[in-house]
Amino acid sequence: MGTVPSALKQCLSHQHLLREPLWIGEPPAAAHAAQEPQASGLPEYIKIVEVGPRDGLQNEKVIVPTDIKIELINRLSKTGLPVVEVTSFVSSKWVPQMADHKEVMRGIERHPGVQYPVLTPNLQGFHSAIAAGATEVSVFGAASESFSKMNINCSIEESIEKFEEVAKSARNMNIPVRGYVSCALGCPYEGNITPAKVAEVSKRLYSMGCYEISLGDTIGVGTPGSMKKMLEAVMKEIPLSALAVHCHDTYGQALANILTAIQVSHAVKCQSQWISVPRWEFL
Ligand SMILES: CC(C)(COP(=O)([O-])OP(=O)([O-])OC[C@H]1O[C@@H](n2cnc3c(N)ncnc32)[C@H](O)[C@@H]1OP(=O)([O-])[O-])[C@@H](O)C(=O)NCCC(=O)NCCSC(=O)C[C@@](C)(O)CC(=O)[O-]
Repeated sequence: MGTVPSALKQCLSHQHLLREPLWIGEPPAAAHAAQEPQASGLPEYIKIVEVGPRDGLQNEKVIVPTDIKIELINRLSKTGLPVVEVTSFVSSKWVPQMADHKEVMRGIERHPGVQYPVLTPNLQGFHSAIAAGATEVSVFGAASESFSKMNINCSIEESIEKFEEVAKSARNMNIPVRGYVSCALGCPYEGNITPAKVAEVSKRLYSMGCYEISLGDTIGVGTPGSMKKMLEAVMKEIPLSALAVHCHDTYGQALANILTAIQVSHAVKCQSQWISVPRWEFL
């Protein structure tokens, strides 16, 4: 748990998680009524999408050598993780840390049962990724206009057009597409982002064929309260089985926010009897 404050570590200790239904506010009525194992307020299985080789290393000041990246991905592949996000096919002028995407794709060992998605912001990135051997891609949008412009140099509307092109080509090639929505709990330029905007962008990504929507707390400003409100809005538009959260730990809130997301989604699942498995990322 690295730099997580000790109070939070204690709150999230294994025993505590198993014994205590740690509710933020009132749980839905069905959660009260549910029997074991649902009574813990937690699902039996959580899918973890490991994003360190991409989201972690893209922010390193020193560029990590390609062979070290490959070794990291190979080791992660052996841990039982179902998904390891490998790299991104973006401009090396913008993100020099990911400039070795082709070499990394070529160098990694692919383990059966592990998916290796890569980020592709547009058709150019998609074609390069496929040529390098990618079998799953992710498009990455934002719920904030300013962040979209700063990150991928286009408006939300323009980004959706680019993602639709990617999704169409991917569909023709049977390549699964995942969708990110950055700034789901706040933007470095605009501050608060409304849950309605997050839900709107999520719905557009889902409608174009993204099989999973990952809601990013890009700058880690979310709280359990804002996570709950945002998820409630998004869950009105997208099936729970297609939702993931991606929580940065900038202010030490990632684990608390993930726990909230798990509880909220699990309660909804118990209520609706959906057979679904939420996904959670932690960075
Ligand atoms: C999106 C672009 C590429 C648009 O870049 P652009 O400059 O607007 O693109 P353009 O279409 O005007 O083309 C200009 C140049 O970029 C090239 N280009 C065009 N597309 C590509 C491509 N796919 N790969 C490589 N090169 C590309 C293109 O070939 C051309 O090259 P030039 O002729 O000038 O030599 C650029 O803005 C970019 O690379 N941005 C970086 C985005 C990025 O990687 N951000 C970090 C990841 S997102 C994130 O971290 C959030 C997330 C996912 O983790 C979730 C969360 O935390 O919330």
